[in-house]
Amino acid sequence: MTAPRPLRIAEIFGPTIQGEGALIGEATVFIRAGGCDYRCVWCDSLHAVDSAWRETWAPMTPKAVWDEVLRLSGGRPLTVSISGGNPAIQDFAPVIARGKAEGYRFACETQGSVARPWFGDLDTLVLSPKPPSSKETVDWKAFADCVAAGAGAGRTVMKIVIFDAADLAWARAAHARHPELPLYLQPGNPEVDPERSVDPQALADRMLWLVEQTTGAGWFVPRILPQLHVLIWGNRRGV
Ligand SMILES: C[S@@+](CC[C@H](N)C(=O)[O-])C[C@H]1O[C@@H](n2cnc3c(N)ncnc32)[C@H](O)[C@@H]1O
Ligand SMILES: Nc1nc2[nH]cc(C(=O)O)c2c(=O)[nH]1
Ligand code: SF4
Ligand SMILES: [Mg+2]
Repeated sequence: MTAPRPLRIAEIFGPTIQGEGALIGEATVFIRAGGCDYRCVWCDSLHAVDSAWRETWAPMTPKAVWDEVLRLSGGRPLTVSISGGNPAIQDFAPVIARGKAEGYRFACETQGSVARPWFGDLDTLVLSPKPPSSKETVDWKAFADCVAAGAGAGRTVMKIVIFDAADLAWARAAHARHPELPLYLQPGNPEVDPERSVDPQALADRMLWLVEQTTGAGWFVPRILPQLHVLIWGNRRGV
């Protein structure tokens, strides 16, 4: 029997709080997978996307990944969020199986370009299709496949980053395609260089603009949240 290919892991960190979307504020350990099939112009996690960072991604067995989550959490069950990069280009089923057996809960953040059977094992599947400002293009058939793969999950939600009016109009159309998915919007952070500090007032201004444009247009569907971790820690990695 050949050993399964190791996972490529950019970082495992926490416990911190989930800073975005449906699980905001919840104690979380993050597993950040290395590698992505997209390259959004405003990606805040390029160290897990750009192949220039490939040498920093550790090959780890599911057991080694799980041992690190156990170490960080002190063996006390919490929510583990699998993000990236796009974690769906790898097989996280063995990690999820181990963790669930020990009472941990699992969430996954993915753009919805690649469907995986293990989406159905998650407590929360966060699908984050990319609006025009990202310069990526959504394959809605692949996205629907992801929704279907997540049918067994506790819940599936949609989270969309908004930079401008075109993104907001696009988000309305995305919601019309998948009205069954609870919708979360978050303002985009234009300054993602970890060496540079964020401007909290500029982020608040973007949040205010988004709230006004959404409620002002009589669109009361989405929940609108800032990236809480960015307000607290700026662009620092590993938090
Ligand atoms: C870094 S991605 C990793 C998971 C997956 N590749 C995805 O995009 O959903 C995690 C979340 O961060 C969001 N994100 C990335 N860059 C951002 C930025 N500059 N401002 C706000 N949110 C951002 C993504 O849209 C996604 O919802
Ligand atoms: N605290 C915290 N919350 C997050 N929510 C989504 C994140 C991500 O990069 O996937 C993230 C992250 O990196 N840190
Ligand atoms: S899909 Fe996610 S990880 Fe990949 S480039 Fe876009 S924001 Fe970054
Ligand atoms: Mg992030």
